[in-house]
Amino acid sequence: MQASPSEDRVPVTVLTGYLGAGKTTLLNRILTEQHGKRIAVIENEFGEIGVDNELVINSEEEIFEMNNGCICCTVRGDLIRILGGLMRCRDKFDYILIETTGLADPAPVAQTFFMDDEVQEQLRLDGVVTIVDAKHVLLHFDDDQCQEQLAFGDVVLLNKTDLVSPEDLHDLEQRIRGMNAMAQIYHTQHAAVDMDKILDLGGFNLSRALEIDPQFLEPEYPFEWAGLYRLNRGTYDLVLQEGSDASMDVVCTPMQGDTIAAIEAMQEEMVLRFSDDPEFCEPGGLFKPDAALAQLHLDAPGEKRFRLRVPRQGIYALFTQHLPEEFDFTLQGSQSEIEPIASREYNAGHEHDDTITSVGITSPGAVDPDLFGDWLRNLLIEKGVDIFRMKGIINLDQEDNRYVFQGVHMLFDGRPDRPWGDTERYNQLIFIGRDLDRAALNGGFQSCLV
Ligand SMILES: Nc1nc2c(ncn2[C@@H]2O[C@H](COP(=O)(O)OP(=O)(O)OP(=O)(O)O)[C@@H](O)[C@H]2O)c(=O)[nH]1
Repeated sequence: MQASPSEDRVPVTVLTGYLGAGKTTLLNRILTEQHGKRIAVIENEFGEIGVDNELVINSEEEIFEMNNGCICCTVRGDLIRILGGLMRCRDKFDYILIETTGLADPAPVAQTFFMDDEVQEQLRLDGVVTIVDAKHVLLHFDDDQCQEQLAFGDVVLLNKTDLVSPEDLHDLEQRIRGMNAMAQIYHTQHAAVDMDKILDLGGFNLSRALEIDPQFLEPEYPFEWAGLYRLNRGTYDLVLQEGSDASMDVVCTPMQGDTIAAIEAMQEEMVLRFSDDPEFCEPGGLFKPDAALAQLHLDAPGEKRFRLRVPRQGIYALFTQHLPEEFDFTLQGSQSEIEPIASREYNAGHEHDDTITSVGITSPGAVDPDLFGDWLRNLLIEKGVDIFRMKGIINLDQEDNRYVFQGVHMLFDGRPDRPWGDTERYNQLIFIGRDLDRAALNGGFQSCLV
């Protein structure tokens, strides 16, 4: 009997949950359990430096990091690229696990498995597992990301049950049931759960996803507008007024057709381009219609002009991160303004909470344990409400082993980790929270060095 294509496809589990809920703890469990699967892991971190990779136990599995900012915006381009690379060595694994950042909305990750034809042919979304910090979840319950994470879970793990009373746990479970009646809910401590409850579930529930979000199959794009222009050989000016952002990503590319259908035929390719590293372009600078990502810098006051040099007559498309009206932007030829011959807008996606940021510190030197302890204690007393998450690897003075610490709001946990051995010693810390003071955190840490 011939296997159907669906049986051939590699299953993928998406692991989601708010900052500090226990995703890495669960991941470490999955990687050490004897389940007979070879698992490739894709990790996305919110923050400037990747600490998670260091906190995942040494394992045979391959870990791919996506450190490219917020998973929800760049995810599809980045994820498609990483999945494509993985599928070229698919004999090395038989399961894929994607750990999202604690601040990610899992919908765009899940969408990837329904939007991209190549991905869909080779991979199938087995399920979304949402892990919940039973002690702290109510602090973030109204955040969009937290709600989406709970609503999209095929399985919800109510973790950290040791930190809450049975009554509170019961109430929490009722609230989550109200948001997601279909999910399997399990209570866990340190994410201890049987693997068959979270892996190989047999399929992500697409119809439920469409109930939660009727636009589930209309993905967000990293650009909000695309316009087609008929241009002669020559140089044009893209003119922008002051607007809402200090920069704007754009791609200008030659096109085959002059209709909206031609734009739409190009849009998935553009999702990939928008996840490339951009070329920076200052006002007065030149950007080319070569289908590469350019980042126009807009922080100077007043009107800004960028030069577009067109090598030959033809139809060109401009894909822009923001809508033209946000910057009153126009394309100007030597004589007059050029109107687009066709254009369309894209789903603007979600709003970011810009007050939530991360501060990463990487530093050489040995740390005095007493000074470090006092500093962290005071920091948590003063700023614990705003520091959602901190974690790090510390080189304690006179110690042979790495010291690893973790904090979720006021709760703190630190312990010796594996020996440094011959490896170079360093300190790496990451703080994620609201209105963080980078200089104060940096200065505070430096004062702990011996
Ligand atoms: N008391 C208690 N602590 C737990 C439990 N599960 C995890 N933790 C601790 O909670 C902290 C955060 O756990 P992680 O697994 O790193 O959480 P995460 O979701 O990966 O965190 P981010 O990657 O920052 O979003 C660590 O200090 C864990 O040891 C639990 O059931 N009970």
